[in-house]
Amino acid sequence: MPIKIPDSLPAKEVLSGENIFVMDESQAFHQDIRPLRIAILNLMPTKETTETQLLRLIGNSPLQVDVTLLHPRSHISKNTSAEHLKSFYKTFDEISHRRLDGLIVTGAPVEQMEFEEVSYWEELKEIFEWSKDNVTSTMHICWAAQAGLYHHFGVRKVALPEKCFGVFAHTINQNNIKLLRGFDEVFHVPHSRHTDVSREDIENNPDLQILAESEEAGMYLVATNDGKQIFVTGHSEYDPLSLKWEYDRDVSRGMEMALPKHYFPKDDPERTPPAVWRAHANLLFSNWLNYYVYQETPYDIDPIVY
Ligand SMILES: CC(=O)SCCNC(=O)CCNC(=O)[C@H](O)C(C)(C)COP(=O)(O)OP(=O)(O)OC[C@H]1O[C@@H](n2cnc3c(N)ncnc32)[C@H](O)[C@@H]1OP(=O)(O)O
Ligand SMILES: N[C@@H](CCO)C(=O)O
Repeated sequence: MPIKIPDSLPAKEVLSGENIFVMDESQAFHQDIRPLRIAILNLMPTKETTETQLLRLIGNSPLQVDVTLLHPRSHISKNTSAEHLKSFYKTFDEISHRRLDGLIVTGAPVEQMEFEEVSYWEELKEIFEWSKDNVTSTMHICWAAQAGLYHHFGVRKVALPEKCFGVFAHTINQNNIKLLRGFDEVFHVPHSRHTDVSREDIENNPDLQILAESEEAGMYLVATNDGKQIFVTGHSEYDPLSLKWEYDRDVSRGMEMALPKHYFPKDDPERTPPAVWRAHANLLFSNWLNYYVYQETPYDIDPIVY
């Protein structure tokens, strides 16, 4: 949350120069507060796990958040029960008449398919188009980041020679970016993917900025200049044992799997990995909610119906 101080206090200039959010009295006087309307489009097969992970991060904020869970109506889920979806989820057509303050689109284990082979691709394209005019800011995670960059900007997806799998050190590329406020100079994030996005396509697009990256894992945070679209290539929301679960799953299927990098103590899969990305994950989500959603969204969000 911003600190509210008198307009003329000298500290205001110092803190503003350090990328600390300072709101002067005149701005604060005009701020109205209402719960934020956030939807999570959950494309993961393991929906209950992902719900919990994302709600944990969204919940760590002083803002009231009204959450709607969405699943694609054009895909019949094998791994999440119809009963769970019926009880807790809606589909896009049920909510598209109302605007959203924020939308989160999750990853999905479909990165090795062409986008057009994904059963809900047409529906997702419709949601992406709708989001441009009806959502204040959209956060795309992992495969959704690849899908969003491809749909909105024609950024190509690129196969990696080996799975990017582990917990990697990252650094920030630019100062004075609101999404990066309070970040350490080096922070850690899990990645788990077989594909990447084309750096060349992103660098050649004047609407996109690479905000943070990793020497080993590549680009991590990409955003449009106006902050309306955020693309996150890693999984800050993952639980401490998510990578272990994926590793054990693949080994038990007889796959030749390299250990997740920088994860198990002394690279011993019998030892418990420590979560070293939790503080970063909380900061990423609270910065997004505060600066890209709450501070930007209009108080009267719904279109006026005549
Ligand atoms: C790159 C990223 O975004 S990483 C995020 C993705 N990571 C994860 O999902 C990790 C957890 N998932 C998993 O471990 C596995 O997907 C499992 C264990 C749940 C299931 O794997 P499998 O048994 O090999 O495959 P299964 O045939 O059940 O299909 C897996 C999922 O792939 C997706 N999928 C497969 N084919 C398609 C398709 N043509 N169109 C859309 N989705 C598809 C679906 O999400 C499907 O699950 P769902 O129907 O419950 O939504
Ligand atoms: N995180 C994913 C990668 C596949 O999309 C998994 O290992 O299940």
